This record gives sequence, C-alpha cells and structure tokens, in this order.
Amino acid sequence: MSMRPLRNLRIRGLYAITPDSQNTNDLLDGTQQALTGGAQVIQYRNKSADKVLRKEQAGLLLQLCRQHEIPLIINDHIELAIEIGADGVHVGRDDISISTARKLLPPGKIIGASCYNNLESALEAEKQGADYVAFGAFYPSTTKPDAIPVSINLVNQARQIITKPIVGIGGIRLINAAVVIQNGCDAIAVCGDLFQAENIKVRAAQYARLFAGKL
Ligand SMILES: Cc1ncc(COP(=O)(O)OP(=O)(O)O)c(N)n1
Ligand SMILES: Cc1nc(C(=O)O)sc1CCOP(=O)(O)O
Ligand SMILES: [Mg+2]
Repeated sequence: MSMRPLRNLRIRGLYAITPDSQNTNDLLDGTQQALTGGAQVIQYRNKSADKVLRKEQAGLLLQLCRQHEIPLIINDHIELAIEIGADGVHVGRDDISISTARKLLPPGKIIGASCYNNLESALEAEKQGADYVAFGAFYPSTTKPDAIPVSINLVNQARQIITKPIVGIGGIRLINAAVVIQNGCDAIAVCGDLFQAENIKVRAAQYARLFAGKL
C-alpha cells in the first residue's frame, strides 16, 4: 500500500477527533466508519495511551487514512507525526510553538493551532505559519469538560480577518453543528457525538451533508 504523502490537504468538512481508546480494533473500526461516512480529516488524539500504543495506533490509522486519501493529523506529539510520516500536527498552548513545529516538520505538512476564544491568538498563529486555526469550545464538551467557552459571534468576527481555514470544536453535535458552519467555520471537529453514535458511518454522513456544496 502506498504511503506517499497526500496532495490534497484542504481542511474543511467533518474533522473527526479520535476518542481515547486502548482498544486498537475498536479505534480502527470507528475511524473506518467515520471515513466511509465522509470525514474529511482525522486527528489522532489519545490522552491515555502510552508511547508504544500511540505509535501502533497512529501507524495503523495512517494506513487507513491513506486508503481513503484523507489527511491524518497527530495531536500534541510532533515526534510521532514525524516518525510515522503523518500529514501534520495540532498544537495548543501547552504544546510546542508553531514556529518550532514548522522547523521540525518536513515541508508541506499541516500545522493546526488552538486559539480557544482568542482572535489575537488566531492572527498570531497565522503569522507564525499555521495552516488552520481552531476556536472552541462552542458548547459544553464531555470529552474536555474544562474547555474554555467561546461565542458563535467570535467566529463571525474571525471570518472577516482570518484567511486560513477555521475549525470549530467543542461539544458539537448534529443539532448545533449547522449554526457553527453558517457562522464561518470551514470544518467542525467532533469527537463524542461521532464516535459514541450507534452507527458512526451514518452519523458521519449526516455531518457530511451539512457541507453539501461547500467541499
Ligand atoms: C482541531 C482541534 N482544535 C483544538 C484542539 C485542542 O488542542 P489543545 O488545546 O492542545 O488540547 P488537547 O487536545 O491537547 O487536549 C484539538 N486537539 N484539535
Ligand atoms: C479536544 C478539544 N479541544 C477543545 C477546545 O475547546 O479547544 S474542545 C475538545 C473536545 C472535543 O470533543 P467533543 O466533540 O466530544 O466535545
Ligand atoms: Mg494539545
């Protein structure tokens, strides 16, 4: 199977964030369903796995994402992203800086930056070379209960001044996703409402439909 880098690295549509899982088969099965349903980006985020399990899971997810020609972003662990040849890394305020990430990553890789509820951070992230900026949390999140809240209004303002793709995250569910998209997010990052769905493929397809005509 080809592990050639992807050419289309656009960040838009359903951006699936994997749940903490020790069970690699479940993780792969859920991600396969999300991809088949229409997820346009996968982020490997696992706060509970050790280094060995992270490497195993990330490597297998990369193979799966390559089969679907969808980018795999690694959360936090840039050394892992480099080691397996993933498509990029997502960094937040407790992670390495965007400029350091850019120096360490091979050319052409994606760097995503968390900007929470802060427009200035997003402008700075763009200046530092981020490929997309993420705002959140829009709604209470069970995945990250202590996430900083952000208003829909901020995306509206961001849309006027930010040129890179904007990702919305935090407590997004099928019933509130359309508002986040209509107010200017190019992508919506979803974990719980996707991976806890009874049928992940159907749920992903429902999210994908919200982007009809926009991809
Ligand atoms: C797309 C996306 N947006 C925001 C985050 C949160 O990143 P961070 O603040 O570094 O928190 P952790 O995810 O590391 O707990 C994200 N991962 N992805
Ligand atoms: C990882 C993460 N970051 C957030 C932020 O606001 O920066 S909210 C969040 C959790 C996303 O999972 P769910 O879709 O289950 O709420
Ligand atoms: Mg982080």
